[in-house]
Amino acid sequence: MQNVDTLIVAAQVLPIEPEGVVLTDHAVAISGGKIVALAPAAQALATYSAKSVVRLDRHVLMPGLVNLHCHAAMTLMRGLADDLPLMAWLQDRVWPVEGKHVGDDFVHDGSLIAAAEMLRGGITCVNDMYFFPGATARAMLRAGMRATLGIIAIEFPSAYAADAAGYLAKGLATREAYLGESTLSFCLAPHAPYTVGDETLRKIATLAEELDVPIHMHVHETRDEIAQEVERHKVRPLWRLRGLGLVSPRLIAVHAVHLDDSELDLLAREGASVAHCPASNLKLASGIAPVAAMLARGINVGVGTDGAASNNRLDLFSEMRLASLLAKGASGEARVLDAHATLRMATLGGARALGLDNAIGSLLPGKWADLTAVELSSLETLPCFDAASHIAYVAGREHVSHVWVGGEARVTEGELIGIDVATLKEKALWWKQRIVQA
Ligand SMILES: CSC[C@H]1O[C@@H](n2cnc3c(O)ncnc32)[C@H](O)[C@@H]1O
Ligand SMILES: [Zn+2]
Repeated sequence: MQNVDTLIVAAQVLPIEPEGVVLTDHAVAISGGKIVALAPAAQALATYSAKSVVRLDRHVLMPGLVNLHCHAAMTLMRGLADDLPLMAWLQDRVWPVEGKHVGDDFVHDGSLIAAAEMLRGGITCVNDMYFFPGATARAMLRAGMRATLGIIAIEFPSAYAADAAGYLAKGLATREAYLGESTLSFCLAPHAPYTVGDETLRKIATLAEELDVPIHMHVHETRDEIAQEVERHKVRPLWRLRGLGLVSPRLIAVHAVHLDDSELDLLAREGASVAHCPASNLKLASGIAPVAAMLARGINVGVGTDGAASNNRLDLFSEMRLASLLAKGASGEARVLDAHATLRMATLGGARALGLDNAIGSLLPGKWADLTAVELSSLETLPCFDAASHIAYVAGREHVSHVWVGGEARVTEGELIGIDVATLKEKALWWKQRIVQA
C-alpha cells in the first residue's frame, strides 16, 4: 500500500482532460497538496492507504472553477451603482466611492468577503485586479484561496499610488514580498486602453517579458469607449495595444465584447486569451461577446464574474449557464459551447490564460488538488444522464458541497472551513455605514 494524505471517492468525476470524459466510481489520491492518481475506486482503495478517506456517493467531483476576472474588494460596493452604463457607472458612482474609501483595510475586508463567497461557490482560483493588491494577497492567504494578483497601472492618483510609475513600483514590491507563496502569483494589470498611456503600456509589455507573467486588461468593453479612443488615437484600441507590444499569448483581454473579424483574427494569431464576463456585460448593457467566433478561431476563453458592483454575484455556475445560452442564442447555433466545453472554459480555459495549466484546471496527476464537489441528489438534479450537463445547465452554487485548494479542505458539507462568516457580515455592515455616512 502507498501512503497518501487523502483519498476522495466520488460517484462521478469530470477530469476535464481528456476532453468530454465522465468517470463513474473513481477516486482521487492526494499527497503534499497534489493529485497523485485518478483511478477506479476499487483499485485506488486497494492501492492507497490514506489518512483521510472522503466518500462522495451522490456527487460529481471536478477541478475547482477559475474566475478569470474579478475585483474582489468590490463586494463592499455591491448594489451601490446599479442600472448604469459603464462610463456613468465608473465616473459618477464607482470612482468617487473608491476615491473616498479604498485603502488597505477596505481592500482586505472586501476581498475576504469575496474569497468566502467564491470558495463557497466552488471557485478555487481568482485573477484579481484592484488597488492595494497586498491587502488582497493577505485576504486570499487567510481564506486559503489561490489567486493571481494584478500589479495594476492607471494614470490617475489614488490612496494607493500617485502615478503609473508609483503603481508599478508598489505592485512589483508586493510581488517580491509574496514570491514564496505557492497559492499566489502575479500578473501585470493595466486598467484599460482609455486610462493608461503609451509610455506605461510599453513599459508593461517589457516587464511582462522580464517577469514572465500575463497581462490582464479591460479591452473593447463598450462601443462608446472604442469610439472615444479612435477619436484620440486614430486607431482602434486593440490595434494600438498591438503596436505597443501587448497583444501576445500573455494578454488576457477582459470583456472583448466588440471585436471585428480582423481583431478576432489578431487575437487568434497572437495566441491571446479572452476573459468572458457575460453577466457584467449584460448588466452594464455593454453587449454580448462573440464567443462562438472566438472558439471557431481557436482563441482560448476563460470565464470571469467581474466585480460584485457590476454583476452583482461572484458565481461561476450562473456565468457558465449564461455563457452557454448566450453563445447559442447569439450565434443561432445550438451546438456551440456545449456543457463539456463550457465547463472546460471555466476551469482549464482560465488556468491556461493565467499560465497555470500545468498546475491547475484539470485532474491530471502532478497538478494541485484544487477540487470542487457538487451534490447531485436533489429533486432538481435527478435523474442525471450527464454530469457535465447538470453542472452547466442545472446546478447552482448552492449545490457545492466540498472544496479543496492544494489538498486543503476549504468547504465541507457546504460549510466554509476556517472563515468566520459572522465576523465578515459585521464587516460588510460596518463598511456600509462608512460609505452611506460619507
Ligand atoms: C485599477 S483597479 C481596477 C479598477 O477597475 C474598475 N472596474 C471594475 N469593473 C470594471 C469594468 O467592467 N470596466 C472597467 N473598469 C472596471 C474598478 O472600479 C477599479 O477602479
Ligand atoms: Zn473588470
